[in-house]
Amino acid sequence: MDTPALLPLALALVAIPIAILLFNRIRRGRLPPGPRAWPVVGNLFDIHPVRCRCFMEWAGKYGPIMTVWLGTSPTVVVSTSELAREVLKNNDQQLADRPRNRSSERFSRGGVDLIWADYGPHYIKVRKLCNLELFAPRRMEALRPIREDEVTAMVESIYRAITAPGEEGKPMVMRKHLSMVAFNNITRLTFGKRFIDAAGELDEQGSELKAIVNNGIKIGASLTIAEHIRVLRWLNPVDEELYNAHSARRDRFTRRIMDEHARELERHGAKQHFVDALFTLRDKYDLSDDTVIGLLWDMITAGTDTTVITVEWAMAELVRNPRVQMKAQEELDRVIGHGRVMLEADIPNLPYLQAVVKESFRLHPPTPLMLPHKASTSVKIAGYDVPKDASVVVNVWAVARDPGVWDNPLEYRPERFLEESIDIKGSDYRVLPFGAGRRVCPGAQLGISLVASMIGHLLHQFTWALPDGTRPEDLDMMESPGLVTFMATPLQVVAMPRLDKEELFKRVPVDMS
Ligand code: HEM
Repeated sequence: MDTPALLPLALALVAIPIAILLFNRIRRGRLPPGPRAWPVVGNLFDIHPVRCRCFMEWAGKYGPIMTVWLGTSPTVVVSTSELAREVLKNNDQQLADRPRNRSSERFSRGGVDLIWADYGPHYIKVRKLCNLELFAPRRMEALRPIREDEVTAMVESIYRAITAPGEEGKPMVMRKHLSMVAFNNITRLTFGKRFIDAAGELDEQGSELKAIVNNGIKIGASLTIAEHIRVLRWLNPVDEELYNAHSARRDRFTRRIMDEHARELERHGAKQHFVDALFTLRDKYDLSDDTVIGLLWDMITAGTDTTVITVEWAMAELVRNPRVQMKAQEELDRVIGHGRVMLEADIPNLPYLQAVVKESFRLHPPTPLMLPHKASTSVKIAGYDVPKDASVVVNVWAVARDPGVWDNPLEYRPERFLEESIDIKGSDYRVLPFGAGRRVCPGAQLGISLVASMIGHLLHQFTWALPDGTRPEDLDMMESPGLVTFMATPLQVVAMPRLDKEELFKRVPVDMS
């Protein structure tokens, strides 16, 4: 080919990408400001792994609404209560879709569950099912004995650990005891089964469940940078076989449990567990098998770590702040005494404990950036354009530490919730651990009850202290990276029994399966 013939081709090669760039820029409108983005990778390599902290720092530089480029896709991050209201109330419906990566797309079978569903007729249907049926107050009350059983089992396992020969006065790792409550509670609520026996051993089905959860985490974590850069995806196809095998294994496990329940149901009628509820309601709500399985697994995913994380952070604050610990214990002693253990029915009579719970959720929301939302259409927020398909994130961690709306925000002071009545379930935009609006966490009340019961039992039955030689300021209060933020260093504490009678440290089992 001669040079004049090549010229139009060369011009086209330069002009087309420029035209696409210009077209995209015009289509996106006036985006919020943000850190300078590199071509293709955007800000991916500038983001500190603990994103809530990084985004709060950037908000100080670029403002309370900013654009962060995760590869080639814009994410709009808001960091004040005023803007949280704009996102979760004033523009709620337009910003209620979910961005799905290739992994969540496959795990949720294109969003036919609840967590990953876009806002639309399917979402409205399953959300109604959750609000009116699964999380209805009467069902939550009927399942209360399970929660109380598991919290007493936690107390027993701690008591055993700290009174074992040679263990008195030694530090113990808090998380494993908390994880056991959360795991047993959620599997009994969801699948109607306790997979761990009294000695703490997992049965065969329980081991399979854990293996499926861990495999899901492993597959999810194996995604590469290509997830964020559209043009790279075809170079880096997902391993469909891996996903198919995982889904088939998950389906097999769930179907087996559903079959067991179906047989029991014929003999004894439906129980309160979600698996029975979904079985009974599937025709009324026209639910596919994929949706039933997706919903059951959504509960396992969303309802386990969130509780563990909150209680671990709360206990860290309580050992750092002995004044608060003692004040909560005085209240527990006054209301309950030393002759019995706490019950959920005591919670309304324990305002300081409730304030401790709220203050812990404020400073340490376990999902500090909530779950990401996605714009189904372009909207304007604070004069900026949020383009269709952009991800939208509320940094609820930063909102709850904003000195503009909180006095001494970094101080752990539950009294602030007694001085003013402040809701934490989504109606007060200063503290949003469960989100707000259409997509607010449907398990919020359940989560609060379980967390309050766990912290209440821990404080009523034990005194907590830092290991000898550890000063409050030595405690590592950094979050681990990820969608949910565990303490980066698992909390180690020393526990001493407070009640005299040994039988008060025994599990009170309830057979509800
Ligand atoms: C203890 C603490 C918990 C916290 C802090 C928490 C927090 C959250 C947050 C921030 C969201 C996202 C809201 C949004 O996208 O705007 C969410 C969603 C969700 N949570 Fe929770 N959660 C907790 C416990 C639970 C429990 C115990 C369950 C179930 C058993 C549960 C089930 C769900 C589900 C299914 C969704 C998805 C809702 C949707 O997309 O419409 N959560 N949660």
